[in-house]
Amino acid sequence: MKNKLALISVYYKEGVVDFAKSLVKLGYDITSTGGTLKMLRENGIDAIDVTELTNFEEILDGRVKTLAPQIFAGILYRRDKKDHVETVESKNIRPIDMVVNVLYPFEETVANKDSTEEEIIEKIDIGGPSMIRAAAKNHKDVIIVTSNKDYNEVIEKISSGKDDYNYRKELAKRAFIRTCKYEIAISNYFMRDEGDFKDNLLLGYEKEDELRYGENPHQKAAFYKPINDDEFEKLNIIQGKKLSYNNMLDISSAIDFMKNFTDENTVIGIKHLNPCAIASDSDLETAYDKCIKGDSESIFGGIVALNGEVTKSLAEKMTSFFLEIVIAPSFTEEAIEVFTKKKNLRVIEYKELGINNKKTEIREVFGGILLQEKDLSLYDSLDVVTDRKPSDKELEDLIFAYKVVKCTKSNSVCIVKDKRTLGVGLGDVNRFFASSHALDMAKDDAKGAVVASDGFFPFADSIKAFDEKGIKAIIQPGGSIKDKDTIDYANKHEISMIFTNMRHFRH
Ligand SMILES: NC(=O)c1ncn([C@@H]2O[C@H](COP(=O)(O)O)[C@@H](O)[C@H]2O)c1NC=O
Repeated sequence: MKNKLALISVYYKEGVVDFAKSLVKLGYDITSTGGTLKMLRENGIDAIDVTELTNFEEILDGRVKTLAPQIFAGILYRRDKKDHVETVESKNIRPIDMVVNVLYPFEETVANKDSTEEEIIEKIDIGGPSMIRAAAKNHKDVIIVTSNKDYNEVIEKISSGKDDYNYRKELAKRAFIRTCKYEIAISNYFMRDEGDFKDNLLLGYEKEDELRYGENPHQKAAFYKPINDDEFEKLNIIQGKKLSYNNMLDISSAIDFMKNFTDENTVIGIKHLNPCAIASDSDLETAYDKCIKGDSESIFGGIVALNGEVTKSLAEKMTSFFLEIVIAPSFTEEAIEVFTKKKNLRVIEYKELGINNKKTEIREVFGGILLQEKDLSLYDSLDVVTDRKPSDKELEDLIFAYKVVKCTKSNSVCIVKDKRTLGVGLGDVNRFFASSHALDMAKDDAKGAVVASDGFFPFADSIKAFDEKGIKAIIQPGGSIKDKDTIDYANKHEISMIFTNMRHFRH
C-alpha cells in the first residue's frame, strides 16, 4: 500500500518546510507545485512534482497547475463508494489525503495603494480555492489546511491519532470561512465603483473577543471586527480593566463626537452615549476645567475624551474622582505614571481622535440593517432671521453649541457660554422638556448665554422660557410651519436667531 499523500501549494512559505518534514516523518509522501516544490526540494524533502500526477506541465504563468482531473478526482472521490474507488484505480489516479494551501494574497494586494489592476487580477487565486473547497467537501477522508497557523496543531493531532472526523470537519469549516472571506474581498473589489450604497452589502466580521457581558450583566456579548480592517488596532489600550460592551459604545461616541471639534482644544464628558458636558479653549487644561464645571456631577463614572496631549497635571485631576475611561491622542509618560494609581481606569490612546475616516454607519433594525452617511456637516447656511444680529462672541458660542447638539440624542437643546456647556437637555420626547431641562441645569448662569437646538422649535414656548432667563441668541435649523411665531417672539424681545437649514437628529 502506498503512503498517504499531501499536496502542498502555498503562497506564503513560512513554516512549510518544517511542516512537510513532520508529515514525512508521519509517513506522508509530498507532492507540490512551482515555488513550493523548489523550496521543499532545496530543503531536502523528496517531494513529487505535481506535474507527474497531472501528466501536464504548469502553463500560462501558473494560471493552470493543479487544475486537472487527476488532482480533483484524487481529492474528491468517495473512499466508501466502490464505483468511485474503481474509477480512480482504473484511471491510475493517486489518492490525495491532505491539501495544504495558502492562497495568493489578494486582500494584501488590494490594500497596497501601489498595486496595479493587472497585479490585483493576477492575485485572484483560482486553483487554490478550488482545491480547498474540494478537500473541505470531502473532509470525511481528506485533511484541509489553509493557514500556516494550523501547521503545529495538525501535526499534533495526527501524531496523537486525533485527526478524526470531528477535527477534519473543524478544518473544513475553517477552509470554507477562508474561501468565503476571500470571495467577499474579490466581490467588494469588483463593486468598488458602486459607491457607498451598493446593491449587495457583503460584510465579513470575525470575533475579536468575548465580552464579560452585554449592556447588562444578564446579557451575553462579544466584539467582532470587520475582516481586512485594522481600525480597532489603532486604539492603544495603555492600562485598565478589559473593555466592556458599554465601554465600546462610549469609546465610539467619543471618537464620533470629537470629529466636530477639530479646530480647538476640546474636552468632552460622556455618559450613556451622550455628552454631559463639552468645553473648548485655547488651553487644553482650561478646557478640561470648564468641561468638569459644566456638569461636575454627571461625569462621575463617565468617559473623558480630550483632543490634545494629557499631561501629569491633567492626569492628576482625572484621577481625583471615579472615571471609567480617558481617551486622548497622546499622553506624557508622567501622565501615564499618574494613571497607574487607578488600576481599573481604562487609559486609551487614539492618535486619530478627531479625524474623520468613516463615511457611513450601520445599524440593525427589525428585518435588516440600515446604512446611512455619517452626519459630517454642521450647517447649510447661517441665516440671521431676526432684527438683532448676534455679536461675534455670541456667534462663536452659537456655533460651538450647535456642535454640541449634533452629538446629543434628539430632541436636544443646549445652553452655552464661553464655549462651555451650562446645561444640556437631551433625549427628550418634546422640545420644551429639553429646553426646560437645559435651563434647570444652567440656573442663573443662563443670563447672557446662547442656545442651540438640534431641530426646529415647533412653538414659541421654549423661546419664551429662554427669554425669561436672559438668553439673547439662539441657533436652530428652522423649518417649522410656526417659524414666524418664533421669529416674531424673538424680535419682540430683542433675541437674535440663526437658521442653519440643517437638522441634527440623533436617534
Ligand atoms: N492555477 C492553479 O492551478 C493553481 N494551483 C495552485 N495555485 C496557487 O499557487 C500558489 C503556490 O505557488 P507555487 O506553486 O509557486 O508555490 C498557492 O497560493 C496556490 O493557491 C494556483 N494558482 C492560481 O490559481
